[in-house]
Amino acid sequence: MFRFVDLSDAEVDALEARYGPLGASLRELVDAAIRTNAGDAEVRDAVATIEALTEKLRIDQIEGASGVHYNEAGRSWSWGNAAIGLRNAVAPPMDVQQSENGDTYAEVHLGAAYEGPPGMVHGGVSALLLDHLMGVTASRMTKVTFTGTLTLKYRNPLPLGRVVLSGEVSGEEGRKVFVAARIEGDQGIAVEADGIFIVPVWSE
Ligand SMILES: CCCCCCCCCC(=O)SCCNC(=O)CCNC(=O)[C@H](O)C(C)(C)COP(=O)(O)OP(=O)(O)OC[C@H]1O[C@@H](n2cnc3c(N)ncnc32)[C@H](O)[C@@H]1OP(=O)(O)O
Repeated sequence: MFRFVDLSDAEVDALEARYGPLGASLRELVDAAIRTNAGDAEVRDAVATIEALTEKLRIDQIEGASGVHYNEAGRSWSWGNAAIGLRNAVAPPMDVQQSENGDTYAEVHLGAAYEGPPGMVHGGVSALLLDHLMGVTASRMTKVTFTGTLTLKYRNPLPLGRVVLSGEVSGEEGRKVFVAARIEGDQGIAVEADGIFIVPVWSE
């Protein structure tokens, strides 16, 4: 499930430089599609153009999903990931920072594509981003952890726009890692999360 790839960091950088702008353009396209008031002819023309582009990208495709890769230097990348995937237009993408003590932090701009209640972030999107950040927190990027239980308290609506996530390990017990996290917007904490992450037996 985690695939070793014989690529240097410089080669991975080059691939990111190739495909990163594609993901960024697609995010712009998603936003434009949601917010456009263009008329019949323009939209028909846009659909034809997008279909032509899709065909162009289908020329050479991998089997199945993108997967999680790592190289000899210990760098790991998952370009299709729903929360952080550089090449995935569905992902904001979130960039999780980890401090030396293992605490995590991310700042994300959530636009029209992440709406649930009017003008507010969809609760499932908050859950997605928290789950990922908490998974990174639990793993400390040194071990494999899976979400076992995620408990969310939606305390306040979260307006679309800039949001901040933070998390830390709150305890460990055998193969269980407990993580606390939260997501806040300009009006303070919107969602609080507690998670139990499990180190699978096969990874020990
Ligand atoms: C490095 C890159 C970092 C990337 C971060 C990515 C973040 C993304 C996070 C995800 O989305 S992960 C995907 C969603 N989660 C899953 O798909 C997990 C599916 N479930 C499983 O694979 C297994 O059920 C699991 C690995 C979680 C546990 O299976 P085990 O067979 O290892 O558990 P086992 O029954 O041996 O129990 C071990 C301990 O964990 C406890 N446990 C097991 N399942 C639990 C659960 N679901 N919730 C809470 N605790 C749980 C269990 O009670 C026990 O506690 P004790 O040691 O105290 O007895």
